[in-house]
Amino acid sequence: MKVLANDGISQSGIDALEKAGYNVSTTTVAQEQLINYINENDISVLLVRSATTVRKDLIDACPGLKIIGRGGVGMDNIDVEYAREQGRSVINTPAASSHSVAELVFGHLYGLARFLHNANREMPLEGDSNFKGLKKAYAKGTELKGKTLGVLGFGRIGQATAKVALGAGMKVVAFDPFLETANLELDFFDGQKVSFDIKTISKEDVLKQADFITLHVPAQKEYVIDEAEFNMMKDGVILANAARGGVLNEVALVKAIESGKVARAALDVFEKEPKPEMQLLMNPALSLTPHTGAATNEAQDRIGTELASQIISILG
Ligand SMILES: O=C(O)[C@H](O)COP(=O)(O)O
Repeated sequence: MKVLANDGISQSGIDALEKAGYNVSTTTVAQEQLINYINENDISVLLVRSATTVRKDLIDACPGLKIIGRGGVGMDNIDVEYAREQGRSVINTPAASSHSVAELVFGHLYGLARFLHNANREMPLEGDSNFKGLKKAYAKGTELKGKTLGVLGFGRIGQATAKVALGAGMKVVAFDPFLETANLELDFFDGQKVSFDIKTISKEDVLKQADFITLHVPAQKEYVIDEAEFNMMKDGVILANAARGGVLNEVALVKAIESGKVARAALDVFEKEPKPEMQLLMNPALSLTPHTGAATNEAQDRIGTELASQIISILG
């Protein structure tokens, strides 16, 4: 049986599938040529990440497609319900990348707290005077230890991020409309475990209490953070969005930065991907990454092998 991993798959995933007798192609087929390619090459399994979309037209036009697999968490690029109604299996890997996303968020937060995103690229091209100027300009960093992290969306990734925060000595407050309490177990290198119970609170309280805010909610119709939510935040808050572009109003974010409400922010996802708005790209208060939350070797290995084992258990 043939598998097309249109947005790529780890070597470990390919090895597991080939061992079970599957033929795996990692050719990237352009979206508009995908239907023809799938039909002409007898593809039974289509694997995607977030770049390729799998909508009703493709599902209808490719009756031989048995499995649609999302290597990752968010399935907003797939018409999941429709595909299932048509008898296709739709799978994803919800737990594989949580820790990688959490670490990226913390990379951004630590960087923003100490202006690393700007200091790196401004180091003294113009000699000593620039060095001294930068030292002064970036003298007012902040520590994360002892501060409060607000987590909006307390599923797997929100909880993984909270665990990193607890390990860093932060207080965690969280909001999730579907969860009242969560037990977080921190694993230490020597095998010790420490567990924390966190009761979720209202979104408003999270926004009011947090010094740092991170978003871990799925794609949805309405903004989760818009002007009203920015107004509730502490002055000088630092914010990160590694969830989905459309959950945060980018125009309202730029305004909140200009007013001083938001000191600095990190964006890994954008309302317009893969071409974010120029006013974001040029903004010195923003630390930016190109949707790389899950882009670690470890997460990609877990994603590949989890997809392979699900495919093998469905199709044999
Ligand atoms: O939903 C996800 O898993 C993340 O947004 C990662 O997206 P990617 O697979 O395109 O890296």
